[in-house]
Amino acid sequence: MKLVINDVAVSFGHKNVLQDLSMTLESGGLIGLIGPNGAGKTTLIKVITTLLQPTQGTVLLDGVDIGRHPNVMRQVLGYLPQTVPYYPQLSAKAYLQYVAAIKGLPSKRGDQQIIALLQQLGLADVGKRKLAAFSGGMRQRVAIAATLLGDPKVIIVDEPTTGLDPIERIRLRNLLSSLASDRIVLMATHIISDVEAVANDILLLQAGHLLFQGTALDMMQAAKKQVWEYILPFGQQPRTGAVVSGIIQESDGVHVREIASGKPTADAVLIEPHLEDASMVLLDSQVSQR
Ligand SMILES: Nc1ncnc2c1ncn2[C@@H]1O[C@H](COP(=O)(O)OP(=O)(O)OP(=O)(O)O)[C@@H](O)[C@H]1O
Repeated sequence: MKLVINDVAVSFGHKNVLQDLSMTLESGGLIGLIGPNGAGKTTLIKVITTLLQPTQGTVLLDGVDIGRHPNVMRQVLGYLPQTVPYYPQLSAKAYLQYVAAIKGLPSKRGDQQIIALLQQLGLADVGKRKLAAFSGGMRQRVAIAATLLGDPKVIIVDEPTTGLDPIERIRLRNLLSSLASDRIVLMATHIISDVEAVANDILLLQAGHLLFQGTALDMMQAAKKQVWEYILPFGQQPRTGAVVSGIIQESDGVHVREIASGKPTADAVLIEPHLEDASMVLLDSQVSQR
């Protein structure tokens, strides 16, 4: 499957929220969508999920314009929004049966899928319990099961790991990654380590523009020779304006990880960038001006 985004723009009044966005998204590996608050991630997702018509441009799913034919997308879509509906009086199973019916799944097939998904998401023992008794993480897993019902070929998840503990988070990102082998799976997140662990293709948005598309390796390559480490005496802070991606108190002093295009202190040494450093390098235009 292939999703082609062609010169998409979205404006609300005079505010340009997305501008000149062009990209191709394909099945075969998880796509990670990252960017600071307000970058336009959710707006882009709304355009792809046909909840919002772009002000300009087109989105083609396997060659079909989904602006003109939204059902072509809707029939194959599993979408987990940032805020999910919550029905405390329903059991997890009853809620999933309700979603299955809305998705038009025959009840036998729906029930088979519900059993498999409850199992896959570690909810098999609590399927009959009311959602009111669920923790936030358990509720999120039910929402993920609802998203995956009907075996959608395009899966779009907006901040899916919110509220999940580290083990649940890893399980979910692995599940999404395995689903991506023959589906388009797009995951918007603020958690860079999730993207680093499972995304083949990373989209970095800033202020409505696509700043970068490529692999984690490509992104880290872009940050080479811009990440430094140095040690400060205890109690001393990095200088004002320094772009610092990490500070660790060690026995010999304060180890500072700083993004800079030139050597920030006399004893600073270049170190290998992590993906988080790389996103800071790409996002922080101040670095190139220093
Ligand atoms: N309906 C709307 N009317 C006006 N402005 C909007 C509307 N929806 C979004 N925006 C603005 O568009 C910009 C992008 O918002 P969006 O929610 O897409 O960003 P985001 O990258 O998903 O942010 P976050 O990481 O905080 O969820 C923000 O400045 C937001 O205030």
